[in-house]
Amino acid sequence: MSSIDTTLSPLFAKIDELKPQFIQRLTDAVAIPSVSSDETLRPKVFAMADFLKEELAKLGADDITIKDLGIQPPPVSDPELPLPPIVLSKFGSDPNKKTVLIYGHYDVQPALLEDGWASDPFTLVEKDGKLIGRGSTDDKGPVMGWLNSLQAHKELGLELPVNIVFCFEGMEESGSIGLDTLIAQEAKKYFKEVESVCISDNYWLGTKKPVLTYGLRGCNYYQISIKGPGADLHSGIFGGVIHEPMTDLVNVMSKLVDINGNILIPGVNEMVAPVTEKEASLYKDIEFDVDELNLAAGSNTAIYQSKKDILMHRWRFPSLSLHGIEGAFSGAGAKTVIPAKVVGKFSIRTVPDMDSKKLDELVINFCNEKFKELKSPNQFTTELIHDGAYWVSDPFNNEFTAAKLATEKVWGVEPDLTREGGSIPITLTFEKELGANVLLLPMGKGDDGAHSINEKLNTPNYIEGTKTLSAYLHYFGATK
Ligand SMILES: NCC(=O)N[C@@H](Cc1c[nH]cn1)C(=O)O
Ligand SMILES: [Zn+2]
Ligand SMILES: [Zn+2]
Repeated sequence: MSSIDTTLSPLFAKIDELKPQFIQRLTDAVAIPSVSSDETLRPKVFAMADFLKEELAKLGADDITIKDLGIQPPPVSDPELPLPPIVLSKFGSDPNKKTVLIYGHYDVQPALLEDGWASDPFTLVEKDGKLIGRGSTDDKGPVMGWLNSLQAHKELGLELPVNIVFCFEGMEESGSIGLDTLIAQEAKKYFKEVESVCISDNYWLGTKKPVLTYGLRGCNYYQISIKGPGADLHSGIFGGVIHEPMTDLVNVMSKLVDINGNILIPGVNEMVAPVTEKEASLYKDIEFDVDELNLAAGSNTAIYQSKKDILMHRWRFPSLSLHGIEGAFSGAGAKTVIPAKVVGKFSIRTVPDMDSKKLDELVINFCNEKFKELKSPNQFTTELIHDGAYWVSDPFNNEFTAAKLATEKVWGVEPDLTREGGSIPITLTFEKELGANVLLLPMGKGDDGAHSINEKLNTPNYIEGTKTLSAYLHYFGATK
């Protein structure tokens, strides 16, 4: 038995023993509806930061620093809306050990019972081996996983194999506003010793095999606002005699993307890096098929049927999704209203070599042009709400080697190397500002339903995931 194996055996046994406490920790975290995109819930995002602060203190942190980010910039309804703080913390400062920065986010996507959840989204329910609740997999489960690991070390009296610097943010689901600046400011201060970054905030590709992730798409999120009459109107009185904002909006939004997912804005696809032969050959060895996609989607509505096409369109081509319309009638029944002001939301997932600023220009000019063609007298604006860069790295370094060993140790299988269709806006900033390698080490499965109804994290993924994160620290700490 190697010395790491000798250490990991009791550590894993401790993690198994503490399982009820770990589930309670996640239950407490999920109970705080820290939805960053809902201005009315901003106090709950702050409450979640307090919760983390208390947990870190109980675990014996050497330092906890709460960084205030000031007021959220427009577009926002409340001009005084405070940004949630960045929670920084340190465990250990041994100059003979590596220092790993662990990033996670404590905000979540919105969730309402009436969206179709089988149970209250903010009450964690354990059913059929699944921990169901908003944030269970994205990203409260993995964040609690790191805290669980610290607790297991502490209770065993086991020394941490690396120094840890935590960086937890509360705006990831809303563009990570303020975090880029903070990282740049702290690169030579709080983050001075950091030589490696680990993020657990994505998912296995499918449901059977763990993965290590070396790429993410970026995300530019836009809104189109159209304002017409002074108030919502009766469609029997005004229908057919005024220009309706909603009709204009639906018209413009329908020009952005076709039903096969092709982006129709000229110049966007032209920015995408060509597929090389080497890259085209990578897809064949990855375990995934269309059935897994259908299962995760809960429908047979895939545009592509081959593994390679699906993965390429998820990982290395851009996509444009239409998300919603603020101000539109969306209740049950048949209200005969003409909404006075509507705001359409859509985003573009970006990939190498797209230029974010050029993309904004192309999108805004295209929307203006399409609206002009309507010859409507309504007021029209298109603006960027937030953006986050794509990221692709080389998965052959000490971090990925250690993560492979950790995964094999816990799951008994070699992980696939994958990219991810989603975004973690801050990843590239960590890499650039800290000059550090970044590893994405996911905990949950591809069918967890992040951002969807009935989001879940399988209980074994939570517990074995806590072991994987712990083992990673030990294997990485032992690299020369
Ligand atoms: N788990 C990562 C994640 O869900 N990231 C979000 C980030 C985002 C970007 N704009 C809004 N949210 C994602 O949607 O990929
Ligand atoms: Zn998310
Ligand atoms: Zn996330």
